[in-house]
Amino acid sequence: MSDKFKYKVHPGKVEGRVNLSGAKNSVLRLLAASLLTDEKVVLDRFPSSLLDVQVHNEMLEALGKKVTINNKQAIIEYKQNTKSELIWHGRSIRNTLLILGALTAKTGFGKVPSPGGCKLGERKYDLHVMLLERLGATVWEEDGYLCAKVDGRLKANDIHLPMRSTGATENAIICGSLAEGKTTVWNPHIRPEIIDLINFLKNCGVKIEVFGQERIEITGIEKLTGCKHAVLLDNMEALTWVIAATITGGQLVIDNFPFKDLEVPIAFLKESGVRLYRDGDSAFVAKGNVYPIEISTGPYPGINSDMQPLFAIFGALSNGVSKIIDLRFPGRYGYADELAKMGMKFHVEGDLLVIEGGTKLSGTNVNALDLRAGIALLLAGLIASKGVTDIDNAWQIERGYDDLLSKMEKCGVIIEKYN
Ligand SMILES: CC(=O)N[C@H]1[C@@H](OP(=O)(O)OP(=O)(O)OC[C@H]2O[C@@H](n3ccc(=O)[nH]c3=O)[C@H](O)[C@@H]2O)O[C@H](CO)[C@@H](O)[C@@H]1O
Ligand SMILES: C=C(OP(=O)(O)O)C(=O)O
Repeated sequence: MSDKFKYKVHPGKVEGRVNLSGAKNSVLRLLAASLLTDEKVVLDRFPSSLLDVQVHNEMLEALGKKVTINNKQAIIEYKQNTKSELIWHGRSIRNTLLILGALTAKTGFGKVPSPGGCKLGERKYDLHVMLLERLGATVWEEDGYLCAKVDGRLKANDIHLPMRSTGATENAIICGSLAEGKTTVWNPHIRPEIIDLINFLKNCGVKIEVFGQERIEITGIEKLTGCKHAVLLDNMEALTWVIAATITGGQLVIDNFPFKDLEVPIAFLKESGVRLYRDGDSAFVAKGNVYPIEISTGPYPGINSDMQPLFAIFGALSNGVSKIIDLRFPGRYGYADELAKMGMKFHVEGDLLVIEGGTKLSGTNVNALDLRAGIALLLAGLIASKGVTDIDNAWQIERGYDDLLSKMEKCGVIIEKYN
């Protein structure tokens, strides 16, 4: 099936038991970091069905790696010397910024397609350029490609991030791993996906020390070894299941629930009626309530920008006014226009999204503008009081949700995929 497929969502209750996959926002970083070594990298809990992962695997192959997938394990091996230029005619991903960092660190030169990813308003990459320059590289753009070059190895330096950028923190860590000397990243974004990247690189022999939200120190080495690593469990997926079960009135067990990674979002949801209990490593979502929410997004441990469309569905269902402000990607509310086609009432005041909840949602034809917009529409389709919901551009959802339809089916919900 091409990337042009749609989803037909039938209303239903999400209940039973579900297992989480490896996280998109972690595995992509690990795949980029695998370019730093010629030795074998084995990634367990590999979310192989993700479309962004499939694009990334092809990019690695184009750069000279051999990628073998066995069910939920990926083996990335040396096939030939890593190429420096990623000539690419397909869809790009945000991760090309990290591929650029890894190629420059490993080969002294990198050329990658301009970054893709969700269209969330302005997504600058000036911090990525700044950090490469701080490490001694020259960076330029040519014909839709981003290039960087350094004489010899990157040279360690202090990197001051003016904001807690996820991608810039990750790129600085990746580049610092092969740089000469000790790189210090000030004001980094410390979040579970970044700790996962750090653990991976430590397993490959790099010395990295984390001093809380103040700084990260990376002592570069000349050669990384390979390693075997299990990808971080997807906390976005975990939150999606909690909200799916609650709004549909189902009871759900979520195994290996990342309680620690989701403390703040779960605290907000519990205050708004979610009933979530811990049973060992599993979470049990009981029948709960849905009360209005008021949230703002921000760096970890706060509510991630990616989560806010899920909170919006919660607000849409509750009786009352809910308010969302996205401080990471101001105005990331395109999905609200699509939800309005299903009956949600909202308005935007400056950077604030105001949802007047409690109106009945009806199934109709809607468009997944990006990944999290798409999953919000899917959840809306599950609670639509009449009709089915047809989602155009459903491929956006499969960029980030591994085996979603089969998991939904096991939880009693039918979503058809068609061209
Ligand atoms: C693949 C992945 O993990 N993507 C996540 C990553 O995106 P991403 O790494 O792109 O997001 P950043 O944390 O870097 O962005 C945070 C803010 O910094 C700004 N900025 C960023 C880089 C830069 O060079 N200049 C600049 O001004 C951005 O426009 C944004 O306003 O973190 C975001 C939240 O932090 C999440 O929503 C994305 O899902
Ligand atoms: C915004 C996202 O991803 P990306 O940075 O890959 O576009 C996301 O995962 O919601």
